[in-house]
Amino acid sequence: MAVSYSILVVDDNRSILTSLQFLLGDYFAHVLSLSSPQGMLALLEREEVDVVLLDMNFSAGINNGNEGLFWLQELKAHFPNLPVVLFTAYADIELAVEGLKRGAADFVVKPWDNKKMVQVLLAVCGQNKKKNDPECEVPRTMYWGESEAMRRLRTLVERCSVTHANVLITGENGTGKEMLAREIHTLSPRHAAPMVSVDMGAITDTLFESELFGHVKGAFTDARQDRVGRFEAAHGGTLFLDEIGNLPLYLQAKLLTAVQNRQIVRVGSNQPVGVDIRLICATNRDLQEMVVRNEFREDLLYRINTIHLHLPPLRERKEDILPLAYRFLKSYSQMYHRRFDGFTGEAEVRLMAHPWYGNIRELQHTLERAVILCGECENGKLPAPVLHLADDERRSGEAEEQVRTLEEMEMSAIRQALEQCRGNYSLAASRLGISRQTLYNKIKRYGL
Ligand SMILES: Nc1ncnc2c1ncn2[C@@H]1O[C@H](COP(=O)(O)OP(=O)(O)OP(=O)(O)O)[C@@H](O)[C@H]1O
Repeated sequence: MAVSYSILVVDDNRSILTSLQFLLGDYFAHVLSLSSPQGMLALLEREEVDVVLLDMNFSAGINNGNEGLFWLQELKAHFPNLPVVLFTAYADIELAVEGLKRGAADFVVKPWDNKKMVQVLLAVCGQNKKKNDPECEVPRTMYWGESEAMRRLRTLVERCSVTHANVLITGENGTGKEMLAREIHTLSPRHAAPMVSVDMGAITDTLFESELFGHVKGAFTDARQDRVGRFEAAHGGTLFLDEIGNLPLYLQAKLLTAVQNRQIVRVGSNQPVGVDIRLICATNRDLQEMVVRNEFREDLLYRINTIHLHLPPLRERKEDILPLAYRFLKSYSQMYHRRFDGFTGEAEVRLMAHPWYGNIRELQHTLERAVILCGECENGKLPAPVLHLADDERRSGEAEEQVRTLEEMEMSAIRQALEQCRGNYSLAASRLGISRQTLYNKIKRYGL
């Protein structure tokens, strides 16, 4: 099924142009091609094009990519909003980085993988459209769903949002903890002030105090001027501390003092500053169990969990899978100019049967990938095979013995471990031979 995007391919190899005409014709409404960049600017003045796939080498014998960089610069000077994907046979990371620095949207290396190339080109078009058209976004509004657990949660949220009580949100990765925190902030009397988010798992121990409490000029070598910390930045609004369970024990004491006294002291100063914040914390870990193991301070836990909200995993609210899948299908179809209005019966069955250990995030990524990669389909219904659920990948990997990239193998190993350990991160990490934090970072990076 072709989308309504247009692409211009510029490459001096005519057989490459011919094969790309065939391949891209299934995905783009118009595929224009040029065997030399000379006429490129004039053609772009005449034709509406959404992305250019630009070879890096044109003159026979010269293959240092300089011509590609020259033409990239020309394109950016004349059409600054037109995304350019570089196409090179010389897999040179330095050249790729140089091209990206000069404004290329992405890079495809020859010999190319058909699926990956299509994915890159359509994603670049979609992102560009999103950037230039604020209406075109995956909805950021929370879908509450029909399950009993979510109904109860909603009632609790409506009651506690209007207060200033501290809230602790628990739930597996990808269940929507950050989205729920934003919902609470929006419903609260503080909604006109900012909600400031801090990923406690990503803050280094040395930067903890300066990030959270700020610093004054000269407090340490790099402190060239006064800097406001996240507590002060959230004054009047909400401070959202994500991954609170990852905060080392010795820093928990500093956080507790600030939360208890509702005041902070900037690094290098001795002047306390009062802060008016509503605190929302989130974690996928069992803090009560961490208290028992002396890994989390009990007094801090009781400070932050005045109200405790738990988001159930998607596999425990199966009635929400299809409505969520339809929402994502609709928004990604709009974003990538596809005409899907539903799923085939088999696809629905597969969506319902999958365990979704990566929860709503996994569902969302699965549908984005499927919408991008699906070619022809019956009556606008997305078919089951393009869903690429974890078990399919393993089966097709075994059957076809394809060569895969290290990243793909890593992703598939992580999925497999999570499946076998039924979503237990600690167990999966120990089976994979990596720390829980490393596993967590990889899950986030790959959107699993
Ligand atoms: N109820 C929902 N309705 C619609 N989209 C949702 C919902 N919950 C989550 N999402 C989407 O799923 C993705 C993951 O959500 P979010 O980042 O809030 O999860 P999380 O639990 O905070 O994840 P993590 O533990 O990995 O930080 C986001 O893209 C979000 O927009």
